[in-house]
Amino acid sequence: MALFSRVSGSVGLITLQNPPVNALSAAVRQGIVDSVKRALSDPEVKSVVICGENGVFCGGADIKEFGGNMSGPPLIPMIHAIEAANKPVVAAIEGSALGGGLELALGCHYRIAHSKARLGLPEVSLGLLPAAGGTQRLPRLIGVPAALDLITTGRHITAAEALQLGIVDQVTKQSTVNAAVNFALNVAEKPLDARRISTFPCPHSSDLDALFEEAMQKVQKSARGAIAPVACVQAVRAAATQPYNQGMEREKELMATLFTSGQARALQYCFFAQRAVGKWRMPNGACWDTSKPRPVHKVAVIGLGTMGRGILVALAQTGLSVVAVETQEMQLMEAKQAVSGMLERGAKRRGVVPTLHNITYSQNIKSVAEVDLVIEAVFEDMALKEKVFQQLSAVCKPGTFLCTNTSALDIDHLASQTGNPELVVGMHFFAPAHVMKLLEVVYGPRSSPQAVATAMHLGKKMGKIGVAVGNCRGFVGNRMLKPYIEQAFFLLEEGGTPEKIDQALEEFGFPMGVFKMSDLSGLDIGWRVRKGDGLAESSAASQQSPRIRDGRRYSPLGDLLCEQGRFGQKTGHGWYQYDKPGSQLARSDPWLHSFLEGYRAQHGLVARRIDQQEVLERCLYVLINEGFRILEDGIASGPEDIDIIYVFGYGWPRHRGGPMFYAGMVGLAKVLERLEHYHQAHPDVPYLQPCSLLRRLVASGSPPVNTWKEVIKKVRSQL
Ligand SMILES: CCCCCC/C=C/CC(=O)SCCNC(=O)CCNC(=O)[C@H](O)C(C)(C)COP(=O)(O)OP(=O)(O)OC[C@H]1O[C@@H](n2cnc3c(N)ncnc32)[C@H](O)[C@@H]1OP(=O)(O)O
Repeated sequence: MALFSRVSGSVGLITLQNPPVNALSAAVRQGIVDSVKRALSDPEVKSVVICGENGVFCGGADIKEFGGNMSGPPLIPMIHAIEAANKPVVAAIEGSALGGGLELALGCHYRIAHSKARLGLPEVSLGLLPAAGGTQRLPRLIGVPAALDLITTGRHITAAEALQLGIVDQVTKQSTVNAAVNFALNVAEKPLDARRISTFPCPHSSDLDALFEEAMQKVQKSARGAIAPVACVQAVRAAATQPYNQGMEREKELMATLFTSGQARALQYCFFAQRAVGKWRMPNGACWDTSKPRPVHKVAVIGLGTMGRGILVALAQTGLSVVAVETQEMQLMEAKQAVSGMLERGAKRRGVVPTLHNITYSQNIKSVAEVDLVIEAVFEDMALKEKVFQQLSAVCKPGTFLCTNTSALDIDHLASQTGNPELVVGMHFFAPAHVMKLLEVVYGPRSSPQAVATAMHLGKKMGKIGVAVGNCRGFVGNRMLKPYIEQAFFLLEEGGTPEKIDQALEEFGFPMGVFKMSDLSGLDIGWRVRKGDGLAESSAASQQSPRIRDGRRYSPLGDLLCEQGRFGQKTGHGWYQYDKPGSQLARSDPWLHSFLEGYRAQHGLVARRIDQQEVLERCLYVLINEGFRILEDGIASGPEDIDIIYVFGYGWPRHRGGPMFYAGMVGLAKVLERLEHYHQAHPDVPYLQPCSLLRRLVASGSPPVNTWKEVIKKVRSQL
């Protein structure tokens, strides 16, 4: 809806009313159309102000409407009518003016923004383009390079930047509506011809072809198969090269393709999934709206290796007071220097003062006695972590939450080392911890809802997307990664190469394939785990066949590389070779290829041609299958949790929505059929055996992903 009123005698005030972000639903559009008509036909009204209720101008089109039949007045004629009005219309921008919200403002003759407002055209992140004239008006207003930047990245900008670019006419720190009304009174009689952006010529640079060529190359490189950024460039090109009306036609044509695309559906699903994971629920029914976090003022980080340093930086940037403990003097000195550098660089980038003074460094664990929450980030070794938790339990004040940054270890076991297991949760950060957005908050059977709520709240403060998950080996992300990596090893045995397998995964949209990722994180990490599990025995010591463990197929390839000291990037050799230890550019390694040939010959394996489809089906469907098992086990409360973990922590291409959404797009019946096929061919690989939840979903007609929770509830209630 939109409310019309007359203020200051002659200003028609139109207030958008659709909490929480005044999205342009059908009712809001109807309200705007009616109010504009009323303002223009009322002789007492000399000028108009459009604002939003509750300090938010407008969060854009109502994304929830995209899935169904769109009704109500369309946006484009509505905005044209505003621009064509013979009375000045001023947008009063508070909070956000995003997407269709900014396009509405661009249709107004003037824009006044509050200093704290954020503006942007984020449609690209929803798989769309600004199709209510945004791609045609913005370049005419601020020039092609700046418009390309905003439209292809979708980034939100501050009011100050909007003023500098010429998007807004004035920025105020006072009441934006009052400022806009005063402004509207002043411009009431002014001519409007020079204020209609659609009539502006598009400012031209000397070499348009080169400019667009460069822009296209840039988006194609970063988009990894996403189609919206490419369409955005094409639409802006139309603004630069064609008259406004033709440009609008091109915008409409490009939008029509995007609007019904699977990518747009996937990205819009991600938008809502990202918000859904904040509404966490534990199997015992405790959830986000009944469990309140406890205030946290002082935090400690224990262990200042790579992960600890990243966590420390992310914490210090929140403004919290942090005690950083590292018992090794040398490591402490190095960490101090590294953390200061990271904080200074981060502050410079964000144009703020570095928060170095928030941190107190210590070598003594007793200095955490007064903190409200501890994040332990020592080496991934259970015995070491046990000892730290015993010490923490003894030195911390009563009620201190004890969190462990582990990627796989048993949270409940660590909790059992303390006097108050209900205060213990896992906080699984992803490297680099000050950059990566994902945080798995892991609750054990004894973790209290308040501990989960507090860790989730702290994560949010640190700028993370927290996903609450249950306690099992590898939690959600790494548990699903295991069968994925295993399949990649098997594909190598059967004739694949790291290059071909990585290429298939990168063409699918991952930033790097499984072998490059493995080289980056270090082959020795998995080797240590496999040794701990008694899997990576050298064949001489082993009683069993080198390719079988407990009756299951096993590939010792990763172990054999580690035995050669090939740990990946850090040693200069892994699945690829690197110019020197620490280099990042992976090059094909002839040694590896002859090693694979020798290995196959030794084990009587005949190499066959493996195509891209098989790589994707085997690696991705097996990972998805484990995702279904995780849902069945109640480790994740819904498919959204898994998808957000994969998109934000494991490089799953966002325009494919995450593994569980992708399974729905492919068709659950097809995923099931291919898993059955591969399991038949490899009966000694249990991960390929389709999970019963997948079978149940297929049997119940493959319902859409947003209804799976209901099916899962039924399945679980029958167990
Ligand atoms: C052929 C068709 C032609 C159509 C032509 C017109 C096309 C226009 C394209 C668009 O305008 S697409 C939309 C562009 N806008 C956005 O992408 C903005 C999305 N929203 C945000 O970025 C944020 O929500 C915010 C506005 C910055 C506010 O952030 P905040 O952290 O304060 O709140 P949230 O938790 O994110 O959101 C609160 C609540 O509101 C829901 N919501 C937000 N924006 C929209 C929206 N545009 N449509 C529908 N719903 C929206 C969000 O889902 C949350 O809901 P919940 O139920 O409370 O979780």
